[in-house]
Amino acid sequence: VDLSTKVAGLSLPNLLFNASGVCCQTEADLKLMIESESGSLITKSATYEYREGNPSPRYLPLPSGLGSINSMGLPNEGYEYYLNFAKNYDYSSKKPLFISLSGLSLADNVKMCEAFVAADLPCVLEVNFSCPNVPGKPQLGYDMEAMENALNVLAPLIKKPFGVKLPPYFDIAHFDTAAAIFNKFDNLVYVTCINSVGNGLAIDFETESALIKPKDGFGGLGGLMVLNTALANVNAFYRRLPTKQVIGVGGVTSGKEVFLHVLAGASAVQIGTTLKEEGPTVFARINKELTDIMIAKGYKSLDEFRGKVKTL
Ligand SMILES: C=Cc1c(C(=O)O)[nH]c(=O)[nH]c1=O
Repeated sequence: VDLSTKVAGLSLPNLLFNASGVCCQTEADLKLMIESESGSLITKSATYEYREGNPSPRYLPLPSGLGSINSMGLPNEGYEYYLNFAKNYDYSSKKPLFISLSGLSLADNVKMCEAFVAADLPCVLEVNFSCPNVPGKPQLGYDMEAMENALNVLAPLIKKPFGVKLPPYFDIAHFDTAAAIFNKFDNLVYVTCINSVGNGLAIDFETESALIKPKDGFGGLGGLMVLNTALANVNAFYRRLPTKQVIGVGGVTSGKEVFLHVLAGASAVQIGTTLKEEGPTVFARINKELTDIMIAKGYKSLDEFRGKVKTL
């Protein structure tokens, strides 16, 4: 079976890669991604300056085994680190490189995009509108007017095909409004759904304490428990963005959830919590599981079932 796919005009040998933020902050992390069986890789969202991020504990898998909670606080090496990585990347390799940018202001996003545009590299830029963990910084993804204003500035500046990372939406009117905005920008060629489900609270029964330190224990939720919200967001935007693609992320623990993301409309699928907990060998495991599922169901390529979820 053929697990290859195309995103933003680039060919991925298989549809799997890391969720931004996991296994991608340092060159050592990114090297592990390059050496893994992933089909691509994306960097940790970059800010203009280096950031330490929030105090630890700031990430934990949940005792239930159903997911994770994180309030990392955008720790990253600063955008020039990732620009340098992108300048030195081997673009003759079979894995395309995606770069995530999450400026703390539109001005910072402009400065970072200008630097990447000036470098004129084959990597794909992704603007993150959905970091839920920077105290005092509301998510742009939940401010439709601000998101449109940002795209009015960034889309013409980036010029080449680019993507955006979105928070989960929960109201049909929000899918409609957000999609109407995205359809105004021809070079916005894909959306990545979903970022973590913002500001959950994990409490330990024995200690009667929040699990993580930042923000009184409030943090983004990931893992199996967000699968059905992720599938809904993938399918909602797949239906509303006929000329664009959707990258699915959220709840992938096995080939089965990858299959469901593709059925919902995903062109590629990212792994976060399960990659964090299992390590980069997860890509070989899940590629094999998806292959076995496709053989069992008689599918030879992803195109045969992408977006083909049935309704009753
Ligand atoms: C970029 C910051 C993000 C973070 C973070 O660095 O806290 N966590 C997430 O779950 N999603 C994000 O987008």
